[in-house]
Amino acid sequence: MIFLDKLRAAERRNGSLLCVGLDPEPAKFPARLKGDAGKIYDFCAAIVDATADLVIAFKPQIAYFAAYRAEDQLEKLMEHLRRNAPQVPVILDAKRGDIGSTAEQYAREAFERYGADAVTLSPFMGFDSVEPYLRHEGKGAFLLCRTSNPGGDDLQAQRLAGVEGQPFLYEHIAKLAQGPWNLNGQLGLVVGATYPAEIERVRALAPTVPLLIPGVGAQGGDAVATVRAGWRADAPIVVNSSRAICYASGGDDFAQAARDEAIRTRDRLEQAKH
Ligand SMILES: O=c1ccn([C@@H]2O[C@H](COP(=O)(O)O)[C@@H](O)[C@H]2O)c(=O)[nH]1
Repeated sequence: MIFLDKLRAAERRNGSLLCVGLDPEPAKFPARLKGDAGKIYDFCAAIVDATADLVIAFKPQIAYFAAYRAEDQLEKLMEHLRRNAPQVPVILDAKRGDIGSTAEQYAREAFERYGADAVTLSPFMGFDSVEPYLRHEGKGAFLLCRTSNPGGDDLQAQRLAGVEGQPFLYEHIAKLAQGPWNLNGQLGLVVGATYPAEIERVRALAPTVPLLIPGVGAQGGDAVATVRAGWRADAPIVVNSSRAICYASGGDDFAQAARDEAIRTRDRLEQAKH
């Protein structure tokens, strides 16, 4: 099934806009796993099993695997997801961006090695750095647009003097994703929950593309304002929370605590639709 159809089906099936982010840090694991990078797969698989019926998507962040030389555990986790939660799309958060020939290899890494349904990309190097991902049939790509960090302003909130209307850079990216860059209809945008006014603006400029919205939970973004700004019945939003769910408890009950926190977050997001 193509990425957007899988996303819509997961939203309907699980009644959820929540994406659980998988950012494994061995130092934060419960006592019996603590500090052991060999247990990254076990930790993440337990979170997946505890929350798979509550989410629209999962988002493993590749840096947390690569930093611990745990790419083999990420491969195993992706297999686990395909076997145990085949209905839930997986967005590999890799934020890649490079010249076309290198982008082709990054695209193979995301879609062939790991089997992700979608990937996050930096649009900074232009369309030829994005196009190789669009050649992978049915796969999705989310372009960084207005990121959740305060420093996002440094570039994304600069005006483009050479473009008609002198839009902010993030506004220009939103228009490109809605229009000329969206060759396969599977492009989306990353917009931080910490900036609901910008989510609203991006949604106005890109009314039909999916939005991946990190920043609720540990970063303090407002879940209700996020849904009101970005959600439309015909345009999915994927609201990510990583640390607040993965580390809801530092004890042996971490998986149950992750489930409880996921239920609370999912319900807050659902209620905000009405
Ligand atoms: O603008 C962005 C883009 C990506 N992220 C990623 O999302 C999660 C957020 O983790 P929390 O623990 O929920 O804060 C993390 O993997 C980031 O790399 C982002 O935060 N903002």
